[in-house]
Amino acid sequence: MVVATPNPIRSEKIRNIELPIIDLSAERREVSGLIVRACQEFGFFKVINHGVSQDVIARMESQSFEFFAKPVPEKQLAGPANPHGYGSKNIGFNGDVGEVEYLLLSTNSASISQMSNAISPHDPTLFRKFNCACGGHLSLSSCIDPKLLVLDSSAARCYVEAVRGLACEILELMAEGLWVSDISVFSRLIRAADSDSLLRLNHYPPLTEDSDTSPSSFRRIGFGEHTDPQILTLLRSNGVGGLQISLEDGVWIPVAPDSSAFCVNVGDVLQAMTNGRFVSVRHRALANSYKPRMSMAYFGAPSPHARVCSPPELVTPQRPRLYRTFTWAEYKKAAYSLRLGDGRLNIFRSRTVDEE
Ligand SMILES: C=C1C[C@]23C[C@@]1(O)CC[C@H]2[C@@]12CC[C@H](O)[C@@](C)(C(=O)O1)[C@H]2[C@@H]3C(=O)O
Ligand SMILES: O=C(O)CCC(=O)C(=O)O
Ligand SMILES: [Fe+2]
Repeated sequence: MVVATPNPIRSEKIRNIELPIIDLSAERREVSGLIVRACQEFGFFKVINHGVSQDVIARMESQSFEFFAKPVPEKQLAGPANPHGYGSKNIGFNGDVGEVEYLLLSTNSASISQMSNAISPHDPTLFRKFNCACGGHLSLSSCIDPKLLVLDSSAARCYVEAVRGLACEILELMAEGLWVSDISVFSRLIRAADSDSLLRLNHYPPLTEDSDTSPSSFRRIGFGEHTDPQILTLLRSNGVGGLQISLEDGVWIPVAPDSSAFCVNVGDVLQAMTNGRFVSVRHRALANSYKPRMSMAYFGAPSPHARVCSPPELVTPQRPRLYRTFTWAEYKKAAYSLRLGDGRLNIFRSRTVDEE
C-alpha cells in the first residue's frame, strides 16, 4: 500500500506581490529613502545599476558551477563544513537538512586561498596541509600552482571585494536615510580587517532519474526557513527561482529571479542596531525539480569582538533600547547552538522595567 505523505509546502499560502527594486543610479536622497522604507516594510529589496561588473560576477559564477560539477569525492575533500567548507544536505550542526550542497568560505583572503586549493587531483590531502610557501606576501595567483585550484582564488577575491564595496555603500545609504550622523556606523563593521564575513555558494540540484517523482516531491525545501544572523546579505542567483521571503503573517512571497540584480536582506545584527526599525526577514529557498539553482550569498558580519548596539539617534524615550549590547562572537555562539529556523534575537532582548 502506498501511503501519501502530506507535503507541508503544498498547503502553504503563496502571495505574489511586487517587492521593491531600487535603482542605485537614481538621486542619493531618494535612494536612501526607498531603502529605509523597504527595510522597514520587508527587510528585503533588490538593487539594480549596482556597479558590480558583469565580468566579476560571470567569473565567480562559472567558478562556482565548475566546482559543483566535480565528482562528489572531489568536492568532499573540501569538507566537512565545520563551519567552513563543503557540505551536502546537512546545514549547520543541529540536524537541519535540505536539498542543497554548498561551499561556505570565510572572506578573509587567507581562508579563500586555502579553500580555493581544497582539491588537488594529485594530492587529496592538500587541503589540510596547504600552506602558502611565499608566507603571504605574493599575490595568490602568482604563488599557487594553477593545476591545484578548485576555485580561482582571484575570482573569489575580486567578487568579495566588489560585493563588500556594494554592501558598504548600501549600509551608508541606510544610515543617511535613518538620519544617523555617523554614516559609517554600520559599514565600518564589515570593512574591518578581521570582519567575520562569509561567502556561501549554494547549489540546488534538480531531481535525478532515481529520485522520488511523486507530485508531492516536486517542490522541495532546499534551504529551510531562517533569518540571516549577520548585518546584511547580498545574494544573487542564476536565472532559476526558488527564493521566498515571509512577512509577519506567514505567507510566502516568491522572489523573481533577476540576473541583473542583487537581492539584499537585513540580518539579525542590523535589526538590533536599528533598534528594531529594520526587520531581519525570514526566507527560504525551494529546490527546482527540473533545473539546477545556484546562488551566491555574501554575508557582511562584524569582527568577533565588535560590540553590537544602536547609535544614540535610534534610541528615544518613545523607542527605548530593544536589545542589550552584545558582541558578534556571543551572537554567533548562540546562533550555532540553535536550529536553522529558531528566532535568535529574542535571547538578546533588553529586559523591560517590569521584569527587573
Ligand atoms: C543551523 C544553522 C546553520 C547556520 C548556523 C545555524 O546554527 C543557524 C544559522 C544558519 C546560518 C543561516 C545563514 C547563513 O547561511 C549561515 C552561514 C549563517 O551564518 O547562519 C548559516 C549557518 C551555517 O550554515 O553554518
Ligand atoms: O539560495 C538562496 O536563494 C537562499 C540561500 C540562503 O538563504 C542562505 O544561504 O542563507
Ligand atoms: Fe539566508
